[in-house]
Amino acid sequence: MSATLYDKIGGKATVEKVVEDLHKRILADGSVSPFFAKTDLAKQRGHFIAFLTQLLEGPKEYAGRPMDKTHAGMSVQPQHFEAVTKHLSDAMATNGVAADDINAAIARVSNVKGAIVNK
Ligand code: HEM
Repeated sequence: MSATLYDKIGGKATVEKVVEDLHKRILADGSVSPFFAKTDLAKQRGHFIAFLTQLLEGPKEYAGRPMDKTHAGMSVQPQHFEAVTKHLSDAMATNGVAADDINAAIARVSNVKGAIVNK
């Protein structure tokens, strides 16, 4: 059996660092930070980590809300989605994830775009 993307990038330790880095980047970006004004990102961190873990074929432990319900009423536009995706990509690169693995991860994230944008 071949290694999952989750294993390849370094599993839990890497995903935790990536999500922490991602949240810093989101808060530093005025084009997306206002969306998170009422969000306790420290509380959301576990959900983000679990969701990303599952997307990368790690353990299935995500117990948060479905993506369309989570982002309902936010009117997230494609450019916001692209900005967050770019931050995720940069956070992965900063934490030593190889370019091929980043591309594969972003492709998976792009699969949930329809459930997040324009809700
Ligand atoms: C790039 C792909 C994205 C993924 C994989 C993603 C995933 C998630 C997850 C897993 C949660 C936690 C759900 C829960 O608490 O049950 C969440 C919450 C949230 N997301 Fe996203 N998201 C994405 C893009 C975006 C974008 C582009 C925005 C807005 C610019 C956004 C705004 C939010 C906000 C504001 C919350 C917190 C909601 C709350 O406080 O209740 N997300 N997202």
